[in-house]
Amino acid sequence: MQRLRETLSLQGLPSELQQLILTLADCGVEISQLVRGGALAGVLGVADSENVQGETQKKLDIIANDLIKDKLGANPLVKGIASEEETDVVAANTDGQYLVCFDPLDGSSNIDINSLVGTIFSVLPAPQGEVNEAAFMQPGTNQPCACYILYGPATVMALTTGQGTQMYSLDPASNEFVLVDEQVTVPAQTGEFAINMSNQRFWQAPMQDYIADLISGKEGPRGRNFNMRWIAAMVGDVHRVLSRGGLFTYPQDTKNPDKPFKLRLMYEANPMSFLVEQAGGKASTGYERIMAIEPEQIHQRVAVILGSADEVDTCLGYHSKG
Ligand SMILES: O=P(O)(O)OC[C@H]1O[C@](O)(COP(=O)(O)O)[C@@H](O)[C@@H]1O
Ligand SMILES: [Mg+2]
Ligand SMILES: [Mg+2]
Repeated sequence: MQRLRETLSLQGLPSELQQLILTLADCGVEISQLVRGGALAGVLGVADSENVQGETQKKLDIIANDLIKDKLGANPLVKGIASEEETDVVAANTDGQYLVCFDPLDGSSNIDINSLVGTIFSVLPAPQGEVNEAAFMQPGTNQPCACYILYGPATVMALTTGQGTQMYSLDPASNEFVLVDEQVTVPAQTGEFAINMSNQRFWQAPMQDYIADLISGKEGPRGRNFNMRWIAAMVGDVHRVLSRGGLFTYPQDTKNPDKPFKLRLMYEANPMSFLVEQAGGKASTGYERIMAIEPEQIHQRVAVILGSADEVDTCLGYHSKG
């Protein structure tokens, strides 16, 4: 049985990064306990507030955000943070070496139905000088580390430090993460896709055509049947992709003209892309590698197509036509 701290030390990571990852894991352990408590822990339901993106906040969005903010703020290695639930970036410790972007609770609409939710972290190196939005404007390729913690029947953590993707499971007896898969591998081919089908009429032509061909199955141009899954929490859908392959997408749509994309680059798309790529998969907007995007805003949104490499390539083929 190899515990998280042992694996990190075997990977030969800088001790500062090891320390930071243990703090991220610790946040996951505490949020996991709150999620398990459910109604008894008083964490269900909506709060009387909206975040900067105009989304109604759930009580657990705020509780998880405050918990992570406090824990990261208490770690001298953290120079600044950016969160889905914070309007602006927040300065932490002047001498810190890292910036941390996070989605404290991904899949908030699942919390009240006792379904999958998780926390997503992206770590960036802290540049010299002030902590402002500009300091965070680094492409995903700069991430020394990304992880998510999924609060499911078991609490699990997927982690990459650029040496493949590892999966850990939380041991409820010791409250420590234990290594369960030292090299997660996403199969190149798949028969499974994940998309919110209710947005179909709002998609662009390439995605319309791609999905139409998938659902026409054996009789269509793909010559085989595909199955669909949708957890409505990116963290759950990406976990399925890491577990058994698949294609997950949240494409551009015209449902709300002010919001053509749903998922956020800095704390959803980038960390998940890093985890998927390190497991042998691919992650693109349809037109470029997600991790190569030069960000312009902390809350910017992007189209996401990720998962099994061959299937992502097939989908990209529809985008490069004409
Ligand atoms: O409401 P939809 O279209 O199913 O959207 C689900 C998507 O929204 C998200 O829940 C957005 O994340 P938050 O819950 O952190 O706002 C993704 O995890 C998920 O893929
Ligand atoms: Mg989210
Ligand atoms: Mg969230």
